[in-house]
Amino acid sequence: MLKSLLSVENLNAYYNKAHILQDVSFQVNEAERVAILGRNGMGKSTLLKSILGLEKIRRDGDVFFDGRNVIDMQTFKTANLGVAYVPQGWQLFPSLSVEEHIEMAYNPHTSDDEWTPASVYELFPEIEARRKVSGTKLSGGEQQMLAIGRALVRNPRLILMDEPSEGISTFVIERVIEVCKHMAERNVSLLLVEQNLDVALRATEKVYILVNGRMVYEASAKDFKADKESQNKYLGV
Ligand SMILES: Nc1ncnc2c1ncn2[C@@H]1O[C@H](COP(=O)(O)OP(=O)(O)OP(=O)(O)O)[C@@H](O)[C@H]1O
Repeated sequence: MLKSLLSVENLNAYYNKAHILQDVSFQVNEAERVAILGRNGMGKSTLLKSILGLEKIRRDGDVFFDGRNVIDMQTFKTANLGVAYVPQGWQLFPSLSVEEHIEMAYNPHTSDDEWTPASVYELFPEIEARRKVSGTKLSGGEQQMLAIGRALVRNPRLILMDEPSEGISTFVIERVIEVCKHMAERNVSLLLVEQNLDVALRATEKVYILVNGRMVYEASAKDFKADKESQNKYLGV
């Protein structure tokens, strides 16, 4: 039976008086890959940030992670329960090398299939070759690999990934899609925010659509791929 890992129930989120997310509910199961789609400004990034309690967003509702309600929990505590974040624009540090980013994030695990710095370098040899270089001196594609590698070595159970296809080449996009599938095989769930419909449909199994902060649609990626009418209605493609 599918076991729920993340369960968001009637989540509301506000920037000061602006009410951005409105009674949003959805689920991510263990080892499941889920995409949140929607046009610009619909609240996708705010949704990821609200799960972690970033940027002082005011929230109400319930966010259950592995059965615990994290709605009032501090960000670092939720992260320590096993939630990692790959932000839009990567948010790497100019003063830290590739190696330092990875070592600082590494959270050793006891299981045999843990992610280690070595296994991340095996996955992304491009960044291993640049271990001593500042994170922000890398190309866009390499920065994306580093941001994903930094999330993997946390050994999380869920990765929140914001627009990974933005600003990178089609070659790196293909790599990212493969990594998303590989992660789920290793029991890491994915919640992906993505503007690129093709990437979202290939990287995930289930899609939800946000319109003006409300969840208006839910389907398997396979069904949404065939549902051209909804693609046009909600995404204008
Ligand atoms: N820090 C902030 N302070 C105030 N309003 C914000 C802030 N960040 C985002 N917003 C507003 O919240 C709404 C949702 O933005 P959000 O970035 O979540 O949308 P999105 O669907 O991720 O779009 P995009 O793909 O353009 O990032 C928008 O109206 C945006 O202007």
